[in-house]
Amino acid sequence: MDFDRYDRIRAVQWQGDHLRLLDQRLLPQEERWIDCRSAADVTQAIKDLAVRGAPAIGIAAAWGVVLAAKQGEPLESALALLRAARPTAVNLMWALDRMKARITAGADAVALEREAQAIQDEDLAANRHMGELGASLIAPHAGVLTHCNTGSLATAGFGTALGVIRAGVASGRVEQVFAGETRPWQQGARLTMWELVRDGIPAKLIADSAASHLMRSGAVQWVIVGADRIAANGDTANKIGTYQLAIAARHHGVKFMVVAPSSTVDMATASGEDIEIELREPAELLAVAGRRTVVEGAEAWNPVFDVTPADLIDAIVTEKGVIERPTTKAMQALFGS
Ligand SMILES: CSC[C@@H](O)[C@@H](O)C(=O)COP(=O)(O)O
Repeated sequence: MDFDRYDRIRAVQWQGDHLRLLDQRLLPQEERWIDCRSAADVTQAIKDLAVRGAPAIGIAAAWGVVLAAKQGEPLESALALLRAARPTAVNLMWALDRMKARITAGADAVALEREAQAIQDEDLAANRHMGELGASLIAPHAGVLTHCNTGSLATAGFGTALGVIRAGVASGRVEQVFAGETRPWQQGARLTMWELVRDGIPAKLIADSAASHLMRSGAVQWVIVGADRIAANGDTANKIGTYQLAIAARHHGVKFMVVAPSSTVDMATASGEDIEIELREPAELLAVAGRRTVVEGAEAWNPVFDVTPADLIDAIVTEKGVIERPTTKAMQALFGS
């Protein structure tokens, strides 16, 4: 596949002595970059969603460890600080464990820099491979619905679910893309539509609440999403709203695909019951674009992920292979226990 046909957005860029992040809170209105010079800067950028998406969070955190090493900061406290930035995406813990193993083995700042670069490069390669694996499951001329943003912005490049969509468009299997807005942060409206329009991919935004109506119309054959953590039995945590899409998909005979690198698989977590779901500030729901829209005194509940049970998932696509109708046994066969 000709990967160069697609936008080469690189939202996480190592500059040799600092980390540049494309501020995802401001897109698509403004393309502003943030310079991180310490592990604390990177931690803040992850907490504030300036950098977001499970793989991108892990990559940024690895560079945060490199910054700490270069500045002679205590590495144990840098690891702890970064680890606590967000709870649900296991790629964060996975990347930090990988950096920690190198530290324990006596790696210096140069060796840590090489490790962070390897984490970033491997993610891009995984995404390209998953794109082809996932697209091969889709029959020609399909319509697909995606949720949140899983593209170049959320990864080292190309994307997970959006990578499958890109590969599907390139191979003529995907004809029309629908993207849900993804309230309250609007990752679908602000970020996925930005990526799709830049690529010239036929895409229509829908309100999150239009998904079942869309499925009933027959316009989509697949729902394709990413993941923040996949438990050992295949239960999958992803952006809030994913679970209701999976229920609606099964009801309407629409297939449901999860696309994620093996760094998102957490075989130490038996099922979705054990995944911590991040709760964010009610204020994120009570305002739109910084402007209060709900009466003063109103309360809100703002979980930002949910868990889709494995039995609602038709395929989990990773760079190691595809699991159809996931079970613990099939997961163990591919990822070990
Ligand atoms: C390739 S990104 C996969 C997931 O991380 C994505 O679907 C998602 O839920 C992102 O949530 P976010 O809160 O924007 O970090």
